[in-house]
Amino acid sequence: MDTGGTSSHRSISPSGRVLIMTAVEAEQQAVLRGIGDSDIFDVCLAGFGPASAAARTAAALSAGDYALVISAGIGGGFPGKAEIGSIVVASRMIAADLGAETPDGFLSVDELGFGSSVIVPDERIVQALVEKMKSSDIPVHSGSILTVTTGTGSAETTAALTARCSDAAAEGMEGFGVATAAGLWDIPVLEIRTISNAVGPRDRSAWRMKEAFAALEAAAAMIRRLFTE
Ligand SMILES: O=C(O)c1cccc(C(=O)CC[C@H]2O[C@@H](n3cnc4c(=O)[nH]cnc43)[C@H](O)[C@@H]2O)c1
Repeated sequence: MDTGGTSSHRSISPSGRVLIMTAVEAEQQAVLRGIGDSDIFDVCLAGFGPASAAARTAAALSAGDYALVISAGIGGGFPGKAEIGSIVVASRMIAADLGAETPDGFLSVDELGFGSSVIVPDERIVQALVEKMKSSDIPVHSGSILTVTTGTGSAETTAALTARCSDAAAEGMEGFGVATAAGLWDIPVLEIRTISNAVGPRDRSAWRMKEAFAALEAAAAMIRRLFTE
């Protein structure tokens, strides 16, 4: 993939296909509505959580020739960082609860010496996408997107995550799995979350699916424009 310049990034070569992974069908349908009839995108189901996402992304990458992989879906927004209905583009994708608990606190996979919990998407592509999205009337933010294996549902866990990662803007459950598979193929990866709920004490009645899916459709349309116009 030619990553091109920063402001006028139009960088997928004609043969460069883009794989978009969503957890569930409702997200897949929103993305498909946004990308329309463009034929450079495949939108596949990752399933729920990072293990399924890694396995299914690896299977898709085995079957096709891709220049870019995108983990896309709805997510929780950290209060003060990403409001409901907004878009977050990951500057870092972090496996936030992969590690070990000790009497003195959490040890990350990095601290344990078993690898890295952080995958950094190509900054030029992130910036190009953020700039493109700023042209819409949907608020867009860039920051760390945390991948968790248990959706956060308490003030205590929210505080622990923000202490561990001060620039956390959103959380989801698949991004790090998708990125791990993309890394095995040495393919660039992005993560985009549109915010359905605030990270914090779980209140399912406060989730705003309609707004999040509308934002996801709009985000997918802007992804299409960035890579095809
Ligand atoms: O209940 C529904 O109507 C419904 C419809 C479509 C999707 C869902 C999901 O729950 C999607 C799960 C998916 O969303 C991500 N997500 C959303 N909010 C959070 C969160 O606060 N913390 C972590 N993950 C979140 C996650 O990636 C799930 O895979 C429901």
